[in-house]
Amino acid sequence: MKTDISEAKRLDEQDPLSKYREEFYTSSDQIYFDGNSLGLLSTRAEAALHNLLASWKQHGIDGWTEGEHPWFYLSEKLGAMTAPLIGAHAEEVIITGSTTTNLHQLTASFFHPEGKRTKILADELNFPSDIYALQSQLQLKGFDPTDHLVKVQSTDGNTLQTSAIMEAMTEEIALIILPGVLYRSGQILDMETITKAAHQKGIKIGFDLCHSIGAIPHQLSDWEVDFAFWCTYKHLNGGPGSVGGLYVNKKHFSKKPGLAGWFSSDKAKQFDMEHSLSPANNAGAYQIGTPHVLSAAPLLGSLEMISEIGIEAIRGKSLQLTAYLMELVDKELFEYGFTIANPRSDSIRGGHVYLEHAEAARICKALKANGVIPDFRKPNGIRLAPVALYNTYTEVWQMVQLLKSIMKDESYKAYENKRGVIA
Ligand SMILES: Cc1ncc(COP(=O)(O)O)c(C=O)c1O
Ligand SMILES: Nc1ccccc1C(=O)C[C@H](N)C(=O)O
Repeated sequence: MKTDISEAKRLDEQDPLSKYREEFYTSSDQIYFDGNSLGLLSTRAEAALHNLLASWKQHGIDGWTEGEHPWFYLSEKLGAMTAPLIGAHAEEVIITGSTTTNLHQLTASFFHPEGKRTKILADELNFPSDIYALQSQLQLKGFDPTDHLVKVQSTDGNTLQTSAIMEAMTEEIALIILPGVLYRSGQILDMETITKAAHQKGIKIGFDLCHSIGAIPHQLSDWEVDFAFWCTYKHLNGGPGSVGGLYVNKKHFSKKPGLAGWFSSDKAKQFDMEHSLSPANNAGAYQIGTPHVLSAAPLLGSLEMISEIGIEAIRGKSLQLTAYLMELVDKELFEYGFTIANPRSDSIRGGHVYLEHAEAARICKALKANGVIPDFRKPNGIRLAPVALYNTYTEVWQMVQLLKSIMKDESYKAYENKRGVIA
């Protein structure tokens, strides 16, 4: 592969998704590689939000049942739009809550400690919010999280071995929660194999799809995953704090939600105002209260775009972008002490590249000062997400050139090697 800009230009010219970049608010003096933390705004998402605001203006209370997108059915509609991204049936998916509140709901619903089976299995690399939620769920049931939350250990600090996960599935484990894609290294876990092993041992399993949904295809129904949950502000471009989502396999539909509220109800009965709940016979049963309509609205536009393109095409370009980035790092930055710490293989590499460097925090600051937006993750990682919908190969090339010059002239040394508030 050539390392000059002509190769990047050639790849951009051949890119079948290049036209979608025009639908996003990008800036000519900025290269945004942080779509794995917060995706960019598209004009479709913006229009969808304005549209729902207009329905409030026009219909007032009747907006719940009237207008183009009646609010009463919006969570189900967005769930159906999301289902193909994760290989689920429409009724198995609902857009509701947030990653962490959905994890609380699903743990409250699926963690049934009995006899010797009283522990939850997670991993030592997961995002802290998931761990906090599991600790508090254990405490609520009277268990001490220090011995009841078992964490699969990583041998290299970045990835998890399927064999280690399987070995940790003892007779004491009642529930497993793992990420689909790890937030730092971007490793994709073998969700199918892990689910099969869990079920063989009588353990229920759920996945956090924050970093995988919209980045890679899933087949949750075929894999018989019990449940999953995610945010929509990363690869689904729903905006800061956009409403999260969850999936529950239909074999569990007859169950009552652990945390009930009137939006858990069968919609036909909800306004009967009875004091005994008749839960919806679909994933909607795991909703609690009134949907956050305006924070879900942008998803109507962004999911429409993603459905139009299809997750396979998104994954195809994403793999090419990250492969190109890694190849340039290998060839252009080998003398500057970077380690590519994400898995290299296509089958287990998620949507972002993770570079490790002892000076990562201040290298990120130097990149930002020069118009490139990565993010820093403790202890020494630089995450770079070239996103299929709006990033270009030329941007990847430019970013690597900038990184090279920052390293060569040591301009990163002008900054303190400490993280900022967020990254
Ligand atoms: C894996 C993972 N879980 C949970 C969260 C956060 O959850 P919430 O959307 O509830 O803030 C994030 C990112 O913020 C994440 O990356
Ligand atoms: N929700 C946020 C709010 C503020 C700043 C960042 C986030 C993130 O989502 C971080 C992301 N989960 C991560 O993988 O680092």
